Parts: sequence; C-alpha cells; structure tokens
Amino acid sequence: MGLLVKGKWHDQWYDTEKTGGEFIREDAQFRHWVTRDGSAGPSGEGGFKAEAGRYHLYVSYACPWAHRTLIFRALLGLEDVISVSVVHPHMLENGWEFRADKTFSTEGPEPLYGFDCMHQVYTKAQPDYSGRVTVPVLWDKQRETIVNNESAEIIRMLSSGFWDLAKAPRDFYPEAMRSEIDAINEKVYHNINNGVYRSGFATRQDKYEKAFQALFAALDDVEALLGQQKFLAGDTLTEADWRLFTTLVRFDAVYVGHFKCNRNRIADFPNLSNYLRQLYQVPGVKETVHLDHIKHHYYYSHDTINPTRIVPVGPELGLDAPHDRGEV
Ligand SMILES: N[C@@H](CCC(=O)N[C@@H](CS)C(=O)NCC(=O)O)C(=O)O
Repeated sequence: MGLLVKGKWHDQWYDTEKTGGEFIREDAQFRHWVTRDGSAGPSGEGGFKAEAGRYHLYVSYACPWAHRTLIFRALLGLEDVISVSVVHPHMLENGWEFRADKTFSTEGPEPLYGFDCMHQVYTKAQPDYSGRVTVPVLWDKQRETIVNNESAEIIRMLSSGFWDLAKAPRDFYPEAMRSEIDAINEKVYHNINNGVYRSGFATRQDKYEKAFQALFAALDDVEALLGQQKFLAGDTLTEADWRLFTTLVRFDAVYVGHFKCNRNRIADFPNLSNYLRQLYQVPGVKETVHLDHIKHHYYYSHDTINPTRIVPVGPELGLDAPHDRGEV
C-alpha cells in the first residue's frame, strides 16, 4: 500500500493522523470523458471518441468501485469493445500488481506495456503524478493516457458514450429520474459505500462510532425504502442500485468482521437481503462477483487491521437462493 509523490512510489499506509483518526478519501484526478463524437464531456478535455478496441479498463475484482465498471461493461454488452486487466487481490508494498497466480486466475504483466504494477500505468500517463494509485482506471490506447479514474463517471460514460457500440444499450441515469438518483447516490456514497471504509479505516474510537452509526442509520432507511418501492430511485432499476449492490455483496463476507460493521448483517434485513439476491441474479452479474478476490484482498492486504492475515473461511451467503422481488 502506498502512493506516488512526483512520480516516485512511496510505500505507506493511509495517514489518518492529520485528520484526527478519520479516513478521508482523496478525489480522483483524471476526469476526461469518452463521448460518442469525441466532444468534451461534463469535465476534462475532449478528444476521447468511443471506438471499439481503443479503451482498456484496469480493475480489481476485490474493489467495490471497480466492480461497478465491470457490471456496466457486462450489462451493456461491451465485452468485445473494452478490454480488461485484473490486478492481483493482494495489495502490498508495491500497491496493485499484475502478477500471475493460479489461485486467483490472475495473469502476469499487463498486456499493453508489460507493466508489473499499477503505479507504472499512472506514471506512463503523467510522469510527475502525485496521489493514490487506485482502480478502476479507463485507459486510452490511442492517446496513451488515463481518461478517467473515477468509477461514478466511468459507469456513466459506459452507457452514454458507448451507446452505439453496446450490444445492449441501456440508460441507467435517465433524465427524468436524475434528481432522485443524485439524492440517493449522495446518501449511499457517504454513509454506505464510503461509510464502511470510514468505519474500517478509522483509527480513533469516536470516528469509528460516528461512521458506524451513520452507516446503520442509512441501511435502516434503505431497508424501509425497499419495503415501499422496487428500487432505490423508484420502480426502475438505475445506476443507484448497482452502486449500492457492490457494497452489499461484500458486506457479510468482509465489512461485518474486517471493518467492524457488525450491528447487523445484510442477511438480517429482509428487504435488503432479498434485493441483494435479486440484483445478484440479474443475468451477467454473478460472473462479475469474485468472493475469493474480495476476501483475500481485504483480510490479507490490510495488515494494520488484520496482522495475522488469516482469511476467514465463511460465511455461506446463499446468493442463489430465490427472491420474490420480481424481474428487473
Ligand atoms: N473514487 C474512486 C475510488 C477508487 C478506490 O479508492 N479504489 C481503491 C480500491 S477499493 C484503491 O485502488 N485503493 C488504493 C489506494 O487507496 O491506495 C472511484 O470510485 O473510482
């Protein structure tokens, strides 16, 4: 675990000292958009036109943010349009690595440049880059640079920019529902998606408890909401649901134990657990869920939290059990 400072790799854990024990996530720095015609998107520069074979995604199967992009690539039928490299689940002194390992079906150096480490992708794009080296990353093979490393934006450009190239184009951020989607995303991001990290990476009791209370208050609200409507923003499945899904599917296996989010499991919430199974069973989705990568990444990589690096064997999640929330 580390970060780049002016293009040089430094092996160091998150510094929560200067924020009084609170984990604060850094904003992603590459914010360009792939668009249908190459015009500029909502942020960054233009010049990134959607084309088959031009873009590459760097992901971790363990990472909930990267997982969003894999789900969108699968649901939209973009597998033949955007290639993917998967990092090894253990994120250690070199950060994310491209390492061949039969246990996790990962491959050796990434295919574009033969790099062993994700930080080399960042310095290829920007030799003096300073900041964290995170996944997902959407790479442009033509301009040899990072288009974007913010998952919330990558999923939007996968459905909007790549519309003409998708086998199953679908709008998960429909114009008429944007205010509902934005409102629920805001709540889910701070309290749930990032809330589990704020709980697990806190280094002071009060900061942990604050994150824990906000997390379970938000889960209680979502549980009640799902008792009244089919999906988070109404009766249509939207990006808000997929953004929550990647946290829910990791919750009982990792966040309850490793991040001490243990008031309840998702399995204890009737609506949330039913909804989790409903989303997991959408065709194409379960193939994107790799619980071996998920459990090994967190329990093995974060030795400040789990110094023995023992990875728990359970729990049985039963995600293939029936649900009664209907078709999506
Ligand atoms: N805002 C980013 C966050 C991505 C992120 O933090 N990814 C984690 C993996 S779950 C990572 O790569 N962390 C490495 C680090 O912080 O050094 C996004 O949503 O794309």
